[in-house]
Amino acid sequence: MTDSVIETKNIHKQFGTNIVLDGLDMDVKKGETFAFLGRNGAGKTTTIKSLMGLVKPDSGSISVLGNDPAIDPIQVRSTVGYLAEDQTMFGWMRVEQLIRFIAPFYPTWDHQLAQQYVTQFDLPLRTKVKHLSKGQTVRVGLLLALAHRPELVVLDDPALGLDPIMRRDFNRDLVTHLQAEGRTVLYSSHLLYEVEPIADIIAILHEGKIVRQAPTEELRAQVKRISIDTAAVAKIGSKLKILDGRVSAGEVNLTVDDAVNAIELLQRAGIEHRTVDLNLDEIFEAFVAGQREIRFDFPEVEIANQPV
Ligand SMILES: Nc1ncnc2c1ncn2[C@@H]1O[C@H](COP(=O)(O)OP(=O)(O)OP(=O)(O)O)[C@@H](O)[C@H]1O
Repeated sequence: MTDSVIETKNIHKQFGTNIVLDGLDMDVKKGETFAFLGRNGAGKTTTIKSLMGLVKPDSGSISVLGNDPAIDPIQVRSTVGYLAEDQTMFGWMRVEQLIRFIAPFYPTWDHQLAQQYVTQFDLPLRTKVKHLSKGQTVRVGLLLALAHRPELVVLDDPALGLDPIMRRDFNRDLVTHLQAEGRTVLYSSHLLYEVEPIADIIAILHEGKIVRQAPTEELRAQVKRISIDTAAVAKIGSKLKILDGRVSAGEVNLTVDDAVNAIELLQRAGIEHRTVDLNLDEIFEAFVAGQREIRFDFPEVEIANQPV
């Protein structure tokens, strides 16, 4: 028995000449809050729509709660709580009508729970959906995604368009309602600091693949910036997993993906170094925009060494 709730293997998807997914492997385990991160246009929504059976990959296999969304999309959609990035709801309905309309689609709909969310999310039942604020719209979407008590919740950039206070409240709600109940959550975002407090696992999507997946704490422990003398790089550089390297004023700032090993190597070799902890935004940037080639002829070295 596998404890994977979502499993994809070698997914490829191309729109015309645009290769969006290029061998995507994803494994989300039961009970995890899995943050799926990538830059704008990285392919997060394409992946999520493939999981929901709304986009057909060119190749590869997908299993969501044991079902193949390409074969049985209805089963997947009725068992997953899905909050789409672009929620197109029935604007002319009042919130209460919308809830009554959606409920029968789900055999496991819990009316009492829906009512509880109405109160907790402070939803105006008599207001027409098209007149709701962005924050209220997201909360209605969340109610619809959760009131059938899905085992898996898939949220595609749910905090998009919310102000910082709304986003904080939204994440708090998420923690209260989902993590407390042990649900599995796939949460896509391009804003790392948003998901940092709630994610168990962080996966970074870049150039069609997950380039790094790890528990949040492991990423913090392993991805660090180390400053060493330029001369020392020749001695040790080839032994490190360098994500980004920049020369500045006679020293090199290396962002490495194996800090524990790197620090040990540097200590053993007696090389002086300084280590800086990175926040998750900086870690993300190193993976998706890191400069892997270190250019020692960088003109700033010369400039920095000039007397002022
Ligand atoms: N139906 C489609 N037809 C053609 N191109 C598409 C289609 N859907 C997505 N794309 C393209 O695929 C790429 C990935 O888009 P996608 O929406 O999956 O990215 P994303 O990571 O969710 O981005 P964002 O964070 O901006 O929402 C983009 O270049 C987009 O233009």
